[in-house]
Amino acid sequence: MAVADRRTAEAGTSMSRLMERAGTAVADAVAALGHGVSALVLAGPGNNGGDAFVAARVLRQRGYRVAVLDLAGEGGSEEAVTARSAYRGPRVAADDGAIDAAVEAATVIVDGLFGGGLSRDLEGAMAALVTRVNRARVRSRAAPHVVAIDLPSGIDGATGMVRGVAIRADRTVTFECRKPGHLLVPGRHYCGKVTVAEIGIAAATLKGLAVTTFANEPDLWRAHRPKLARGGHKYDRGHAVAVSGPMTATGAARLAITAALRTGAGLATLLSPGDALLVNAAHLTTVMLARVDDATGLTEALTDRRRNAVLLGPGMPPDAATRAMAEAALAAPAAAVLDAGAVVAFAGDVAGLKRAVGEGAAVLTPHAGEFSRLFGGEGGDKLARARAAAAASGAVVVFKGEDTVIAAPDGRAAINANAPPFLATAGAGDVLGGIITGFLAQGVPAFEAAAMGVFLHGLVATRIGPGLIADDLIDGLRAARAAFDML
Ligand SMILES: NC(=O)C1=CN([C@@H]2O[C@H](COP(=O)(O)OP(=O)(O)OC[C@H]3O[C@@H](n4cnc5c(N)ncnc54)[C@H](O)[C@@H]3O)[C@@H](O)[C@H]2O)[C@@H](O)CC1
Ligand SMILES: Nc1ncnc2c1ncn2[C@@H]1O[C@H](COP(=O)(O)OP(=O)(O)O)[C@@H](O)[C@H]1O
Ligand SMILES: [K+]
Repeated sequence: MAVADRRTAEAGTSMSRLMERAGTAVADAVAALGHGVSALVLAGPGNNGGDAFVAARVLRQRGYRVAVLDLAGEGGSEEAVTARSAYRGPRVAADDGAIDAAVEAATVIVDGLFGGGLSRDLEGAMAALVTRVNRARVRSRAAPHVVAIDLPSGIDGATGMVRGVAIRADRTVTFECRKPGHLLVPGRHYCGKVTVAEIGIAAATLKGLAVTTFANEPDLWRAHRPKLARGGHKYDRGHAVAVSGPMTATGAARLAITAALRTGAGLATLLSPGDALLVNAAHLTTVMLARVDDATGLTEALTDRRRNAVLLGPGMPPDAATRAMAEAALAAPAAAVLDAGAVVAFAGDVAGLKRAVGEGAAVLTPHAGEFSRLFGGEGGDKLARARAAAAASGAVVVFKGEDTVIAAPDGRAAINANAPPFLATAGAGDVLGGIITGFLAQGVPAFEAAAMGVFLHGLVATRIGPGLIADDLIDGLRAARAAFDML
């Protein structure tokens, strides 16, 4: 954003004008709330504090009773200093008693302590203030509404992580576009409702920035959605295959392959080990069945070039035989999706996985546990971890969870935010693997197939509602797929 600001300034819109618009947008948002007229504005040392002073001035002009707690200290940018001196209303003394009284009296608290410039953990008086505001927000009677400027103070805009302690906002007003910290958890949970205000940074300026981080929304992949040609043949829509687990673990791959078919693949085949053929046969109707027992069998099955997308891992043990089959899938011309056991089978050997992926289209779909087992590490910056994993493996990595990150080896990454909490249910991940395989079968490139698959998965779940089980996702896909085509 700093680069965008600079380019905008070079193009004639000054930083002070951007600050004026940003602060006014915050005042507009506060006024639209109708949550009383007594505002306590917290102003920090940087431009976030500058925005806060503009908001304070504008709110006062609009008849609000405003008090500013000025924690700017010495210094700050020229624009922030100007905004500060243009505000001539009441200030709150920076002592505990005065702050408590001001928090008590406020119907709205505007948080302009820190935004995109947060560079270390909140400590001391600053951390104590944040804790005070958070406590006031949950008091039962006349709790103030908290509006954060750009980001709730204490949330790291690049990672969504809490730096020590962070403001819990009811609403966050950010500028031009959402940042990763609005989408990644826990940051997302601290923002409340996020609104994006345009403050005059031209779209052309933003476009010229070679942005590589995106919200996972239709704009990112709309143009890649499969289109049905009139008079088309089922083979035009691809032939998805999935590999079944052994006799006692067949359900996962059946869920997945059925999801691939519902996602629009023209044909679907389940490749099953001999011991599980009967149990699979008893459950399948539209999906075809063929016997494959090992890597050699899979290589042979994938010599049929019409089988253009293959999923393996659900229900499979993370052992050497699974790894050999995964290598066979990656070596074949088909696009490959590795999930569950097929991901973990490469634990400790990411370099070997990268060699196996080569130049092929491959997608890995680990949840946090599988991710750690393959790539190492635990917790921390999810976006950076997913990006590093994609670069290290040469595959598109779908790092699952509430804030699934889809990362490509070329550096692009998308953060998904439409998955409801009740999607965390047994088999949901298998269905996701199948959906992505279905899009790959229809010729969608790997990154877009993964991103649109994750979005469709969240969309289906949201439409079904609480109580869903993975089987419902399969049924729900039919109607949701139609809605997805209209996005
Ligand atoms: N295009 C945009 O997005 C625009 C952004 N503006 C505002 O500018 C903000 C970014 O401004 P800045 O870069 O000045 O950054 P901030 O205002 O977020 O804060 C930076 C200042 O805080 C200090 N600081 C950082 N972490 C600290 C900590 N833990 N404890 C104590 N001090 C700490 C830094 O040393 C620096 O002085 C945005 O969040 C937004 O509110 C607007 O003014 C205009 C346009
Ligand atoms: N808290 C959550 N909110 C929303 N979606 C979630 C949450 N936790 C997990 N998910 C999603 O649910 C699915 C679970 O997949 P996975 O962990 O592989 O389970 P399984 O192996 O049982 O299918 C993934 O798509 C994941 O992104
Ligand atoms: K803030």
